[in-house]
Amino acid sequence: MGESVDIIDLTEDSEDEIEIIEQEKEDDIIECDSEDEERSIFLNCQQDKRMEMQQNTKTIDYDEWGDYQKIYAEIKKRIEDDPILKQHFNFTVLEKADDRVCQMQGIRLHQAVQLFIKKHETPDEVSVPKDVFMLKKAFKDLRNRARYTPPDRRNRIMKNLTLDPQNPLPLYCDMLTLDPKEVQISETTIFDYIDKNKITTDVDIVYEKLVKSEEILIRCDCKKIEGKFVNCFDNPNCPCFNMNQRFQEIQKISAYRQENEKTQFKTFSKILMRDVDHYFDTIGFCCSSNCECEGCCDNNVMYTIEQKINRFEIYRHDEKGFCLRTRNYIPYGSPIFEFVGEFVDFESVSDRESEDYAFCCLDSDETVLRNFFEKLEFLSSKTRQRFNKFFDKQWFVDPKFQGNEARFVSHGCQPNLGMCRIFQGGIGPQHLKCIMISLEDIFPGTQLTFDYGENYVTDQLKDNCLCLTPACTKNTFYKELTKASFEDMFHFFSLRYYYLARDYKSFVVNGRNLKNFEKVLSLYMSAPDHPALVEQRRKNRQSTSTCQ
Ligand SMILES: C[S@@+](CC[C@H](N)C(=O)[O-])C[C@H]1O[C@@H](n2cnc3c(N)ncnc32)[C@H](O)[C@@H]1O
Repeated sequence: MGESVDIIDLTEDSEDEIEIIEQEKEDDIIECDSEDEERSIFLNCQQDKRMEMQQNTKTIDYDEWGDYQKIYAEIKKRIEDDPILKQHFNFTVLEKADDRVCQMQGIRLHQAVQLFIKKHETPDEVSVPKDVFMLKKAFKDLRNRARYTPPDRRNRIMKNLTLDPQNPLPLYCDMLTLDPKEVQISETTIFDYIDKNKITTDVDIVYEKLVKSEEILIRCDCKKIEGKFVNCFDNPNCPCFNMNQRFQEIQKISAYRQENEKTQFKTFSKILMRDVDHYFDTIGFCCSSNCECEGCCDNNVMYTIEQKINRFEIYRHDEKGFCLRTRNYIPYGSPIFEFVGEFVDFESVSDRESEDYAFCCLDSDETVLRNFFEKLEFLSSKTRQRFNKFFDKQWFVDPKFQGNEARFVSHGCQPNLGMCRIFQGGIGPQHLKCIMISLEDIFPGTQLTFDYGENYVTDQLKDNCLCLTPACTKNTFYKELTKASFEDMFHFFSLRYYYLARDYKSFVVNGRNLKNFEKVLSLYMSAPDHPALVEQRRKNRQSTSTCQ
């Protein structure tokens, strides 16, 4: 029914639009020469950038642990110097992992393992639940892989790719050679750093009209008080908060989580993704610099991203190409960065061959969101109709040529990052932000990974995934893991947290002597005394005695 209304309702204005598109197509043909010219200018610029990067490449002495401590101190100071962050932002490591996070990762791993079993073995062969100690070897190996430890001498291609001293982003190559002249500057590293999506309005006429419409702007007039946080969240008079609430209504309830709570988007509150398949209905709305509160309020989930609290590094050490790792501790549920690029349609993605980089931010079969816009009573019928047409296409954020650090996040079968969508300042395409959230506590040195999608490993990576995460079938211990029960998986993640948190506290926060680091690691391994394990042992003893 919705579709037939769409066809009948084609207004005069839409016909004008079609005419303009036809005219533009003709213009395109005439302007072919200038396009060639543009392309050649672009290629020359790329070449210049590559030369500049090559010339800037230096071999430097590198002190990983010293760097951690320096960065930790800098971030701590930044938080203490900012009255808002100081009051509201919690940077401390928890004594114990949050059970919900371990459960969620346990579910992920268990699902992946079940999939593996389905593909490769008969259930009878693998259904025996085994004690978590069975996994000790696997655990030790996986844990040591969690953090990348670079060599003492590294080739640094760029000291700061962003050119913004508030947001330093170095680029290293730790492959084979230590001769800076021989470092390969791959094409993929030559891009323009931008920290907001680039909106090119001549892509599509409906989209252009939406972008320029005043009806789609949303801002609040909640008054700002210097040095204080404005309470927009839970304020029924704040239009931004109201919009945030409306988006929450379209979230599905998790099939796995008992609490059944929805994901809330409140500044400094943890963003808890509900289950594995959450991307399409986890959308929020937040205040912006255009509001009277200037976005300095508790309804701005972008706040920590805007404050650029976290530090990252781009590095290369294997065939995956360049990857991204965090230089500081990131608590679970934190908004980390926006996935930034050019906002384009599917045709542009295939024209530019950006399939490996572009992320679909609005899908053409998103009925939930389409219906949501259809019901927005403050929009005129023409604007609603435009939204409807806009949703006929698939839209992407393409960071291949212009983007930020998020373009270096690799695929992970057991990712530590998730993605959700936020509208800020309005509900138009230019207001849409794809933000990446930490799915677990991430310790310094850890590579950041995101699940690229169901068929990515088989179709694009041709089963050659190099993520090394627990749920990856390429993992040597994957088969071993198939013998574990869900409880084991859960304990596996709480134990992993326990060790990583202890290392972090000892060596980064307290700055202890690092020479004996490996020794200490093996000591921890041989003396597991985590409460989860004690509990597991107790249960095992109990079940054995009940059987007798
Ligand atoms: C979005 S890019 C990531 C950045 C890229 N590594 C670079 O150097 O620009 C995606 C590409 O990275 C590589 N990649 C990402 N994750 C991978 C994985 N788990 N295993 C193997 N290759 C991976 C693949 O070549 C993929 O096409």
